[in-house]
Amino acid sequence: MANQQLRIATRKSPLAMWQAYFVKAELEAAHPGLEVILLPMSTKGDIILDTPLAKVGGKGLFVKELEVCMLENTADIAVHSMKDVPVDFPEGLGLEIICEREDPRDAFVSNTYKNIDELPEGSVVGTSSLRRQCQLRARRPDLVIKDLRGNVGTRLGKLDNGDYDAIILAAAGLKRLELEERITSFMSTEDSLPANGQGAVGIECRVDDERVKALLAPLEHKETRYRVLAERAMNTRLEGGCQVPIGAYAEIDGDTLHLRGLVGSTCGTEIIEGEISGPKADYEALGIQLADELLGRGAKRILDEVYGQ
Ligand SMILES: NCc1[nH]cc(CCC(=O)O)c1CC(=O)O
Repeated sequence: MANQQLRIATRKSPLAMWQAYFVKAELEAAHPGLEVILLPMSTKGDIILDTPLAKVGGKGLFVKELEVCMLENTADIAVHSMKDVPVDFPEGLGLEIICEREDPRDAFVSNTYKNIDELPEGSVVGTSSLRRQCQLRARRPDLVIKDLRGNVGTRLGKLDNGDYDAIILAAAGLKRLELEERITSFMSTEDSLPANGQGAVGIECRVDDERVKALLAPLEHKETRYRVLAERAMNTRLEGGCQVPIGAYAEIDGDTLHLRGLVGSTCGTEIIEGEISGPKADYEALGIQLADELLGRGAKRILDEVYGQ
């Protein structure tokens, strides 16, 4: 058989490039003779960096250009951080593969203080994630939360400049970029419930492309799929755009899946939390059931307020 090629459309950020190179290496190891090519490109989301994400239209901005390439057949796959993948896919595209999850935790990064509890009153903490903001505020109402945008390296630079006393980032991103030594302390998944999909990489492709799907198959990690899809099912049921603080995190123990979820008001004055367990094969139903429970306990009111209904 002639040597095959596979083209990856990717954002140019260091994290996106790392993820694309990771998938390239995995694919080339699984298929000797396969040549994987990276096609780096800028997306709208990369360009509009000075406006809070929730205001410029959300996560879709980071993937549209990549999806157009796949639909026009100038690229075969796109590699995503699962937490950045929108719920809906354009007709003809789908999320084919979820790779093994890495560290799902948030990381506390500071040049002065060891952890959140050590921060003096009124300290300035950087994060643009409403989920992180809400959980921080609930625990430490005195902290001043300041917006923090840009690539991981940019964010660390702003901390080092003295713009913040501490910042919160995903541990997985720092580890991938070999910046693990910058992590001052890990926040447990109890202290900071992660975003759905955090720490997992997913691969999108054309749903009818059997050649590409066969090449991707060895990268699938079943357990991660159950966990991440349970988290996403909860998020989808809540119709959670990125304007509402939502956390979702699933773990698997034998055949049982445990899912925890939270919905908060943006100011952190109110947090509605819940959990559910059941057979892992029912991952989607469990996510929906937990979402419904949270909605019934007040999440609906919070969501309605945010979306003005
Ligand atoms: N929102 C950007 C983003 N998307 C994925 C990661 C980290 C890697 C991951 O969660 O898989 C990050 C950086 C961060 O949140 O600090």
